[in-house]
Amino acid sequence: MTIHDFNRGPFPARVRIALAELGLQDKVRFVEVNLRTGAHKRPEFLAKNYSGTLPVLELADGAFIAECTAITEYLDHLGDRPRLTGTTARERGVIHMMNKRAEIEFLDPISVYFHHATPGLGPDVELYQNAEWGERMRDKALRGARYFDEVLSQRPNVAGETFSMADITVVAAFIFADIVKLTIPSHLGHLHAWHDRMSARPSVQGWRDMGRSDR
Ligand SMILES: N[C@@H](CCC(=O)N[C@@H](CS(=O)(=O)O)C(=O)NCC(=O)O)C(=O)O
Repeated sequence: MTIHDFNRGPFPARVRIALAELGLQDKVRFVEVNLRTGAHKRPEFLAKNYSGTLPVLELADGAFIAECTAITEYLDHLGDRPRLTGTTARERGVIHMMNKRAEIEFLDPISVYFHHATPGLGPDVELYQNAEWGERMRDKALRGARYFDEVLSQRPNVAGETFSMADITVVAAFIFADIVKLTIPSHLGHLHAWHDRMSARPSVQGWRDMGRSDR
């Protein structure tokens, strides 16, 4: 399998962390796509992913799977038993809901803030920006952080008792928050305690070095 990605990106981090959690990191090779030159918006890349985003998983038969959630679902079902997306109908439903909520309420708003209220990927890529909209999304992300702090005051992981794809998505929100220097308020103690636990996982510690030949 080939993964077209950007080795510092928060969304690629979601798939890299999933690969490590599933022990699949040696089954893939990475192809770096330089977002800062706009390579992901050119026809040859759009043919891989209409949405022009990373990561994209390329299968041996030439098929392309984009969208981090879809890629994680695919990877999680390569083994004998899913470990990140749930095994029972109830687990799968709750994990899907909390993963989507992590995108809608936390990770995606930070991404919009990055693209609209900061220089983002630079003028060659950010062809339209609306700083007010970006700031509103920043505020939405901070509301999302408060929500997940409340969730994590009631249970050890984002979607319940065990680690799942939904935890990885909230970890990616922290990665993006760090990139844009968005401070997650220190009084959100349950969220920060959870993040400290996540940060101790080898998959979270090692995602940046995955696929590097010099390591
Ligand atoms: N919904 C997509 C979003 C992916 C996404 O936004 N990826 C970023 C990569 S990174 O910023 O996380 O490195 C991207 O392609 N951004 C390029 C752009 O938005 O122009 C997913 O879940 O895969």
